[in-house]
Amino acid sequence: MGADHVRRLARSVAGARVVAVADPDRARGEAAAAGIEGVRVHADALAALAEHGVGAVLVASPDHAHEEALLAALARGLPVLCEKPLAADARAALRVVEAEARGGRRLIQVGFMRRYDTEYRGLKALLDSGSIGRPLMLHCRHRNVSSPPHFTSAMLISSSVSHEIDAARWLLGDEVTAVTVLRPRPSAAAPAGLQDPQLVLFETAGGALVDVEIFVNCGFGYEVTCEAVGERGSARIGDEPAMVVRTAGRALQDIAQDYVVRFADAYDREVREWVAGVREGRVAGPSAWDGYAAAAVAEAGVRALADGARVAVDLAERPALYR
Ligand SMILES: NC(=O)C1=CN([C@@H]2O[C@H](COP(=O)(O)OP(=O)(O)OC[C@H]3O[C@@H](n4cnc5c(N)ncnc54)[C@H](O)[C@@H]3O)[C@@H](O)[C@H]2O)C=CC1
Ligand SMILES: O=C1[C@@H](O)[C@H](O)[C@@H](O)[C@H](O)[C@H]1O
Repeated sequence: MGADHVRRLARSVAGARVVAVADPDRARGEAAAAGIEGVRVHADALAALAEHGVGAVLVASPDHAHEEALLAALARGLPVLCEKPLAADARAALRVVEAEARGGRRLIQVGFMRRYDTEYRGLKALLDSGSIGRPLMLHCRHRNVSSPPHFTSAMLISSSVSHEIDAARWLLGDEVTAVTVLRPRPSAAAPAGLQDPQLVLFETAGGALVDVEIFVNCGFGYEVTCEAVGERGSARIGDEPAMVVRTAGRALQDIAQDYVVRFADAYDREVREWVAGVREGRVAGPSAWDGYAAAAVAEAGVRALADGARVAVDLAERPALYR
């Protein structure tokens, strides 16, 4: 993801210049920076932050490394676009929120890129218009071809479903208050011990229900769909992104194989809008509070997965900065 963003910042976003790249795996850092003039490659993220000319930071390290980079960027007053999840767990995410709130201004945007996807934006506008009535339910599917080797059963929720948590809060304008997780028999295609797929159910403060099928070793494609059911209609996105070819008695359609393809436009728009905002001295988009709220819901989900019970979400008080 980091290499994709470096390429995006260097090649397709106006108003940004990549001056430093950090990766403890030097070969990966060098590969990400290859062909970009004037970039210095570091093994240490904090050394990259201290590099002369750094005016903003994009964090795409593994989840557990986000907190340290975020706190260092906040200490330097640097705006940050941080890949989701904001931090590895809710407590770490809350520490980041508290540090930003102490500084008294928003510097962090979280990389929940679905808010920048044309279809998701269309669905949000439709729901806000009230034309299908009050939303009652969201039915979501989130399928990956395969999971990376380090993926755990908890990460299906904390990493993958974190997108649906944010999308549901944003689309419905409502907080998730409780989570239940059902466990179908694991797919034989999933690595041994991985609970994949899972069926995750959210209840919201306003009384809506959200169900999410998360299946990260489905083998056949990257699929993200969402159907909103309102009092007077329904709307569904994510089904038909590609051309349909009819030939020899068949209808054929490519299925994207990963998020880099499916959400390419959304990542571009996300980074473009972030850079434009930073140049004007403002940070918008999903906030550190949104990142914390998603982490708190995910934490309840991980407990629900372990206990097989419905778990209430424990949300801290929202600091004034995010009201
Ligand atoms: N918005 C989205 O759709 C997606 C977001 N992500 C998020 O992006 C982040 C990175 O994920 P991937 O690229 O899939 O992981 P990855 O494992 O492919 O790459 C992570 C890179 O970070 C490096 N790294 C490790 N510790 C570091 C540190 N302290 N500072 C700087 N670099 C460090 C590693 O050497 C590796 O090159 C994760 O937080 C993940 O959740 C990942 C995929 C899609
Ligand atoms: O954020 C992402 C990954 O980290 C996660 O592992 C995938 O399941 C998601 O589809 C992708 O968007």
